Amino acid sequence: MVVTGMNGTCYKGGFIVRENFQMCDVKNRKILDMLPNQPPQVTFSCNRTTENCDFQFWINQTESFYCHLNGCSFDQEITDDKNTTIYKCDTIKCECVIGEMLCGKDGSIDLSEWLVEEIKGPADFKCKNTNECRFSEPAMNELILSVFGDENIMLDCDSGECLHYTEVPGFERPRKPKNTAYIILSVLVVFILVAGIFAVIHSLSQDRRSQDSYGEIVLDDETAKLMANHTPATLLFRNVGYFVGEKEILSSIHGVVKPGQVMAILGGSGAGKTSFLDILARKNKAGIVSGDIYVNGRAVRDEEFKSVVGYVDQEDHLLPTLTVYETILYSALLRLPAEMTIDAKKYRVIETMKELGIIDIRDSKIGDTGTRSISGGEKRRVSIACELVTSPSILFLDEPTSGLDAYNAYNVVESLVTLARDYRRTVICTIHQPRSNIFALFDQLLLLGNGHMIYSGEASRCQSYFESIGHKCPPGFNIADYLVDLTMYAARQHDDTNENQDSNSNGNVSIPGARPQLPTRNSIHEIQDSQLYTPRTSEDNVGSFELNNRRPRENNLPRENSTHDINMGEIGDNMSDHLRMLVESYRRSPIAAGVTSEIDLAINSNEQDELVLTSVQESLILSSHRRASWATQFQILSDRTFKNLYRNPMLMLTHYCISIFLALLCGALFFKVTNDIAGFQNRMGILFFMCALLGFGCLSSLNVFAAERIIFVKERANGYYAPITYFTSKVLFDIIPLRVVPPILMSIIIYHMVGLVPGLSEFFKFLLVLVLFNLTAASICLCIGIIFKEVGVASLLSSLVMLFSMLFGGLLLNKESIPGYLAWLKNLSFFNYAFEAMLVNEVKYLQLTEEKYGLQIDVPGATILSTFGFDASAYWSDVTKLALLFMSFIMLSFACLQLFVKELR
Ligand SMILES: Nc1ncnc2c1ncn2[C@@H]1O[C@H](COP(=O)(O)OP(=O)(O)OP(=O)(O)O)[C@@H](O)[C@H]1O
Repeated sequence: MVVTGMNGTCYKGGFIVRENFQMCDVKNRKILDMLPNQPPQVTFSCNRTTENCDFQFWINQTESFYCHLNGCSFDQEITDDKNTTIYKCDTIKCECVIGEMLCGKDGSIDLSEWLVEEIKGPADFKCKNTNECRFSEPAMNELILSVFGDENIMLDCDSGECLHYTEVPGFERPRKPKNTAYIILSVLVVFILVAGIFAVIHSLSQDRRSQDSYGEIVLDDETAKLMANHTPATLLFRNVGYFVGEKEILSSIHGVVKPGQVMAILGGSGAGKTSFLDILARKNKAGIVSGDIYVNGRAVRDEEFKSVVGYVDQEDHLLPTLTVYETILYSALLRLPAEMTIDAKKYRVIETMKELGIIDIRDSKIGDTGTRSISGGEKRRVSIACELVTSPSILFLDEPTSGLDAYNAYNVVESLVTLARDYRRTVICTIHQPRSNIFALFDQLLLLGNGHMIYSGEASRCQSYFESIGHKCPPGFNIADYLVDLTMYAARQHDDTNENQDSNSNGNVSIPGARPQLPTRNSIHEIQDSQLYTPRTSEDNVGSFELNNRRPRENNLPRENSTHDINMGEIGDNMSDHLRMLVESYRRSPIAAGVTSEIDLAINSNEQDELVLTSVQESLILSSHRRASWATQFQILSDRTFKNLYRNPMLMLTHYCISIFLALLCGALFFKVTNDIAGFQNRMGILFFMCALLGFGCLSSLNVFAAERIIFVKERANGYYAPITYFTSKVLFDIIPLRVVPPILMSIIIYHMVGLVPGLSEFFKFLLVLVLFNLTAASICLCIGIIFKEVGVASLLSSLVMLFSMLFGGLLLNKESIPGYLAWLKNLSFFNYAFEAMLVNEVKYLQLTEEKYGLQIDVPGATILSTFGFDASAYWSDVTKLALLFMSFIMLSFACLQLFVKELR
């Protein structure tokens, strides 16, 4: 018998398989006449294993006699129009049921003795077309013939045997459909798909130049409007200080820069130029900033301030795959007023390129380390152009001329000066030892020495000022070089003093009787420095470089300045006497007094104005234009990301090639899986391997963001776009080509080669799971890549996440056998959901047959699934969980990007 629900069926074909039963009505007419209203019936059952049959004769549903037949054989003859079954038994033994009809009931005939003594066999039970049967036994036939005129007992039977449907005689196991055509078709589809993708990419990369033709545009009006339409900004700062931990980086810096002016921040390496520029530009600093910064005499909110300034970093962070023109154009498209037409923006880009002398390299790619690209100086100019193109009210530049030759350095500074003077912009830049012709272009100078302000005021007055305090620039010297060297020398005195003190305390120098040391190259240098940078009166011969070892004179501070003493904070102890002297001299100078009173005046006059300002006017202190909407930002960034992707096709190509190659390899290895236990193992193997392959392939997601992290941070800080638009474009253009296409390619090839369950809906359900799985794995890697800046840490963590997820996937560890207190871990495994869903889709309705010792054991796929701890009804719930995981990690990635990936300098 077959257990209920296990595909049992009632076989009525009449031929015995194991044990069958027949229920027959007797048809002999005379017998029926003799027994009116008492229908005679026969039951006949046989057992193939024991080769026995039982014959029972019933009248009016009461058993009259029964026979037991032994040594039976069973046969079947099938012709075109007949199906005959013949059961033949060697012996038969019958007995009456005493007191029943035919056995003496109510004086009726009694066959008891005759049955026992005469009925010996052989007997046979023969049926034609299932129900036309007859039972024959020689003695019984003789009796029937003599009494009723028939040759034997004629019967009309219904037979039945409970079997598994596969045991029904004539059942043939369905053959797996031949799918060679599908295999060829699927491989062809994949190749056409990939060729199509690359053809599109190739054509896109070919026609960019013609689309971006820019020679003809003349839209002066709009550009002129852009340049004119802004509020000129005077930047005032006082008492600006900066501490990192205990270390004082900047101390009490003051100054004023007006619209139309260029301020140069000068100083030696480590003097604090970049730190100060960052503070002025309101960058997020790691340390503690103090002091006041005003725009037009008013304190302005950060957001308002940042919307009207531009900042050019010391290092260039540009997308290597874009051309010079595209890089500047994207900056313009994202940051120029939304009202401006695209053509006007392009025109502005070209103008800027011409100003900076990079028009000739407009079609060159920015390039990366190791690939031939534009030079470092050209990159510098592209970075400047990205900011200059937006023509901000205040422009900050950190070392804009580093890496440039003298000619180009001059051009760059000249274009900054033009921007400032002609369009009333405020420009502030740090600079390393500018040539004298460049120095002459600056309006304001801020000289820093070891974080202290040595000079802040008009650049043209600095030479006479330093002369007045005994530091006359020797004839023929570049004043900028002289001043920087002076600050370095003054700052070094402090270190030397400390060192000497240290060495004296160690007893290394003043050893009595030791030979005096010969002057070395260093000592010659020191003597020269002391001659050049030691304060002296005007009568001293500052121009001659004799090696006469003169000691610094400290008593020649400009006494006349003392009347201008102003409070600019405490001067720290941590500086040399020389540096202290320079700082003190400046503080007492009329220049410093002028700067301070200018600041005070601006602030005070604004305090007066504030009383009459309405809130509407207040927001117009700095007019900033409306920038590109989120939708436009998304469009521009998508275009840029897509360009970046197809210009650097290696990653995409590798993903596609690996997918196709491995799909073909797996297809060959698992070619046409069988419907047995080994086939089940192979199904599990291929599904699990595909998950593992795609899962680990997603580790490349880590690099997708890591490579651009610094660019994103800088662009975000410079207000190029909202993080949401960057994130969305990045996710879309990374995810569709790299995370959706490869599993589709793999599936198309593998599905038919391996011979997974046929059917269009099954194929699409399989594809859905695989794509969702890949998206989930990629989103997890993206999230880790965003949280952890170090690629090594991120890739280690991602690999561990993959491995642990695999462990709970259901193949390596039986889910039922996980200890209860750890069972929740499987709920975190995205491998678990994907693997279960794919397996359920594949084997839920599959009948597996295992042939052992000549026996065919049928195992339903659902049974094996439950043995492995899978839930055969979990397909859609698994798909939902995968989708939820994907969405959750995408949202978490964005939250982390928004909260943590910020500039902190
Ligand atoms: N976050 C920080 N943590 C510790 N020290 C810092 C930090 N930022 C700046 N400094 C220190 O402050 C000093 C000034 O640095 P800064 O980069 O501003 O100098 P710089 O004048 O721009 O130098 P360079 O011309 O070489 O770029 C340096 O000694 C630097 O080490």
